[in-house]
Amino acid sequence: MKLVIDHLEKEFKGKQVIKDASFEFQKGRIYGLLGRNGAGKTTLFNCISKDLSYENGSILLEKEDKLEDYKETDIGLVHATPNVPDFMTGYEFIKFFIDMNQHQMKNIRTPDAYLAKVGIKKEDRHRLMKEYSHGMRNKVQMIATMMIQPPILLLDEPLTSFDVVAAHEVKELILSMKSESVVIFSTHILQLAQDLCDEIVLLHNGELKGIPASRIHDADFESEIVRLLSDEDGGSEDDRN
Ligand SMILES: Nc1ncnc2c1ncn2[C@@H]1O[C@H](COP(=O)(O)OP(=O)(O)OP(=O)(O)O)[C@@H](O)[C@H]1O
Repeated sequence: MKLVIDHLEKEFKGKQVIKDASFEFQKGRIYGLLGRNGAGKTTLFNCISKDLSYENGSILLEKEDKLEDYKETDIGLVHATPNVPDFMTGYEFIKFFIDMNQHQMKNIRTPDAYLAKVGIKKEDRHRLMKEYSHGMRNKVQMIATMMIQPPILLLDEPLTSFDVVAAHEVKELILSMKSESVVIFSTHILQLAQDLCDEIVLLHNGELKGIPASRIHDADFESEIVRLLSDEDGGSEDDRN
């Protein structure tokens, strides 16, 4: 299975953010999406998840050599800012998520088992999520998305709010997803991309460009990425204001 992005174009009010992006993301590999602030990484994820429409190009799944459209439920998107209901406890939310999605889940476990997997302690599981820290909310959002094992898993800047132990657990969780899913995560942490990825993809000047896996551990990798992302064609700074 592959996620095939072909000549994608996306603009906001006449400003073209994604210009002519093409790339094939394969199942069984973890991709790290790198780009400057405002390069369009979140926008790309929102186009893939169908939360945003786009002007030109296509995003399709290739299964058994056939390109086809996919359902929104095929995509698991974990946002950088956690979006979980304040009025539920972590336990209630995970239980509700299991009830809603059990038809597409394999090896269903108990809410406690899922919450334990991301290190939500027993004494916190029955507290309202409005009292959770940012990192705890992020963990609940992440496990809720990952336990469904969606064919395409998109993680927008994961791990940034996690403590070292949780970051290690979540890295293991991401690695465990790759045999069944296409996994793409955006990050500004080059070390994380080097640790976890099979391939790095740059989103720069509106286009996607793969960096060969064999280059990831080269001594001059960081300076090469900096050089590639420094080459501007009109500026990629966030200029919403
Ligand atoms: N709803 C919107 N309306 C107008 N412009 C937008 C909107 N969303 C994003 N943009 C613009 O699109 C560009 C890409 O934004 P996006 O959030 O996708 O970048 P990013 O690569 O995720 O950035 P960062 O690394 O800083 O999180 C920016 O110039 C931003 O100002």
